[in-house]
Parts: sequence; structure tokens; C-alpha cells
Amino acid sequence: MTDSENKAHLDADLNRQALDFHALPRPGKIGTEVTKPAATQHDLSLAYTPGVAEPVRQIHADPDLAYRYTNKGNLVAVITDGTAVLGLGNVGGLAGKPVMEGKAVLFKRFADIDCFDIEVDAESPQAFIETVARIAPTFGGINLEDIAAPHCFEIEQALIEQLDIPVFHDDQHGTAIIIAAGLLNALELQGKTLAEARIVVLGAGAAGIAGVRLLVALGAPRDHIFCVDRQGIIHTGRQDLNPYKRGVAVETEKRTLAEAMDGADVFIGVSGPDLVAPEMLAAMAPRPIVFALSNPVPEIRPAVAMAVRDDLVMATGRSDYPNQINNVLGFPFIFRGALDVRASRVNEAMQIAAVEALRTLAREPVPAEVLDAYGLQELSFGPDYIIPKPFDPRLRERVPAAVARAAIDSGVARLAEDL
Ligand SMILES: NC(=O)C1=CN([C@@H]2O[C@H](COP(=O)(O)OP(=O)(O)OC[C@H]3O[C@@H](n4cnc5c(N)ncnc54)[C@H](OP(=O)(O)O)[C@@H]3O)[C@@H](O)[C@H]2O)C=CC1
Ligand SMILES: CC(=O)C(=O)O
Ligand SMILES: [Mg+2]
Repeated sequence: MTDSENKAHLDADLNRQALDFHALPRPGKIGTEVTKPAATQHDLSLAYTPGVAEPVRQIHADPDLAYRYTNKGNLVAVITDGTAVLGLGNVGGLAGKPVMEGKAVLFKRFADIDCFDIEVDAESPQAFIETVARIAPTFGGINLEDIAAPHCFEIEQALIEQLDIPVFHDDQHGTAIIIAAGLLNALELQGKTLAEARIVVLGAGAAGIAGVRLLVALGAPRDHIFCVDRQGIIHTGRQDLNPYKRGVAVETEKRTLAEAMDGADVFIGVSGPDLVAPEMLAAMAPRPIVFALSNPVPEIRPAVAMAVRDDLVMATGRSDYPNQINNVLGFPFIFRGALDVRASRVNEAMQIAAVEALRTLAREPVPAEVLDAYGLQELSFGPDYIIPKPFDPRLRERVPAAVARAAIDSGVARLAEDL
């Protein structure tokens, strides 16, 4: 068998396993659980009529009591229109449901947050916004997922303005936070700084634009970052730019991805599969950083990249390679922190607090249970470990606490107890 035949065989095998995993023993990945006794007549008279009328009266008189008498305070909606599901494109809400159920699993598993996945058929951004706004009273927070740019920006902004609970577009800010944490660590390992690094971001959608904005907020000079879309480098001379792309445009004579990559220190791919040629990697500066984050297939595969050069730090979005730069490290813990202090939003201070908590944790000794989960003997801060693993139990302590503290300090928390 050739290498590529072997790879195709492994992919087909994993795909079969994934279908069985989703289908058996019962379809899907989540259900609901009852949290109060429901075994006797008396239980029913409390849980349902007549007893249930009293919390209704209380909440009617004081809506904040919904946090005391219902699951609102620990319930997040993962909501999509299915327009940018992973790197698979506009497959629609229903086809996106396995991903949304997956996000719900991660919310519960990593942060004990209950979650409903909601797939919306919406003919326009306005229809989507109205749908989400109308169902928002049920939830303590809204995680927008896999909504394509540029509509995602308008949708998130409108909902933040209309609602008093956190609205967070995971593909924008969750991804940006993990990129920033991993990049700061990788730059240090490569002996470079954010202030000096030349950065290429392939993909100027939800993840790309938010990634650039956060890196600039952290100190990357705006004119050191080339953003690239299907038409090439986003430069100030282009007439086809929406306002979000215009915000990341730079003045340059360069036009193509290959030209952008020539001499670059950092490549961040949030676009699609197999878009980076080996020659482009070969042309990067010494000791480059390559984050090929498209899911499920990265912009360049680690085996291909490593064959081109051995001085790089490489990350993907996947669970099956070292250095998983994936928003799973963000949204469960960020929402945990936001819900714990009943924050009205997830602002930039909270995002930067999450970046700092994540990058600091990667420098500490790794607990045995993390090594066991990954079948490793040893793992320490270095080129193959720039960011904590999702199964690290310390994430649950550190990231929410940092986010909650930042919410309090920046004045968006409505509860400051226990901190
Ligand atoms: N690892 C992680 O945690 C995450 C990874 N991602 C990955 O990032 C990718 C983009 O997601 P998202 O930002 O939500 O999607 P969007 O649809 O919002 O943006 C996609 C962007 O990629 C660009 N693009 C797509 N194909 C090409 C191509 N052939 N050449 C150049 N540019 C291209 C698009 O260009 P144009 O504007 O010209 O159409 C667009 O700017 C997906 O693969 C997704 O899996 C996203 C979030 C988290
Ligand atoms: C990880 C993720 O959210 C994505 O690829 O869209
Ligand atoms: Mg996503």
C-alpha cells in the first residue's frame, strides 16, 4: 500500500467509526436529565401543578428570580444557521447539527454547563437575529456557531446590543483567544516577538478577522499582518472589500498568498483544506510558526510541513496531532466564568484574561491524567506543547476564574460573590 492509499484507508475507517459513534446505541450525542425527584404524587405537586405556579408568580414579579428557580443561569444555547460549518461551507443548519451537539457535549464535559443546540432556517441575517432574540429569555448565554462572514459580524453585534446576557460568536472570539495564547508561546519558543513578527492570516472570515483584531489589541503592528482571501492579499487598493475586510487592509505591492508567505514568521490558516503549497512553507523566515487550523482538513498537513522543514512550530485544529489550537479550549471555560458572575457580555478584557490564563498554564508541569488521556509518558512546554490539552482539569479552575475576575474589574458582572 502506498502512503496515500494507507492514509485514505485510515480516513475511511475513522469515518465509519464516527458514523457508528453518532448512530449507536441511540442517535445523537446529547439528551436531557431531570434534576429534581419525580417519583411520588407529592413530587409532582411541587415540580408541576399546583406547586410550579409559585415560582411563576415570583419570576413574573422579579425576572431576575429566573436565575434562582429555573435552569436559565447554567443554560447556554449553541445556535447556528449552518452557513460555515467547520471548513465544510454552507451545508445548512440540519447538517450542522452533529457539530452543534458536539459543542453541547464539550460545554457539559468541560464546564458542567447545560446546553441546547438550535439550528435555525433563516432567510436573512435579520430573520436570524429576530429568532435568537425571541428565544433568548430561556438562556443564560448565547454561543453563536459556524455562521459565515460577513453576516456573523452584523448578527453578533445586533444581539449584543439587544440582549443582557453574553452573546459570543465562538468562531470569532473563541478561535482568536486560542490563536493568541498559542502564538505568544510559540513566538517565545522561536525567539521572536509579536511586535516584530510578520504574520500571514489566510481566511478573512469570522475566525480570520477576529484573530487579527485580537492580535492587534495584544500589540501586533497592524501593517505586519497580511490577510488573504480567495482574491489574494487584502490591500487598500481593492474595490471589492466589505467593511470588515477593509478594516484589515494594508498598503502593499504584494498580491498573492505566495508573495505574502515569502519571509513571513507566522502563518495562521482559518480558510480551507490543503491551500498552502510546500514551496510556500519553504519560503518562510527561519524558525517559522504554522497554525493550519481549518477543520477537519488543515491548510497544510503536518507530515507535509515537517517534510519541508524541521525548524517550525506547527499546530492544527484537530485532536489527533500535537498542539491543538481549537476553540474547545475557550468557549466552555469562558462561558463558565461569565455565567458564574452573571456577566452581561464577554468583553475584550475577559478575552485577554482567557489568553493569559491559557498561555501561562502551558508552562506548568502537566498532570498525570493528561498524559494518560493522550497516551504520553512526558509532555512539557516546547515546540510540541504550546497550549494546554482540553482534558487538563486545571483549565476548569484557571480560565473561568480569570474571566470572571476580568468581568468584575471591567464592570460587566452582576454578581461578585465568592470571588
Ligand atoms: N481550529 C479552530 O478552533 C477553528 C477553525 N476554524 C476553521 O477556519 C475556517 C474558516 O472558518 P470561518 O472563519 O468560520 O469561516 P468564514 O466562512 O467566515 O470565512 C472563511 C474565509 O476563508 C476564506 N477562504 C475559503 N476558501 C479559500 C480559498 N480557497 N482561498 C483563500 N481563502 C479562502 C474565505 O475567503 P472569501 O472571503 O474570499 O470567501 C473567507 O475569508 C474553517 O475551516 C474552520 O474549520 C474556524 C473556527 C475555529
Ligand atoms: C472548531 C470550530 O469551531 C470550527 O472549525 O468551526
Ligand atoms: Mg465553529
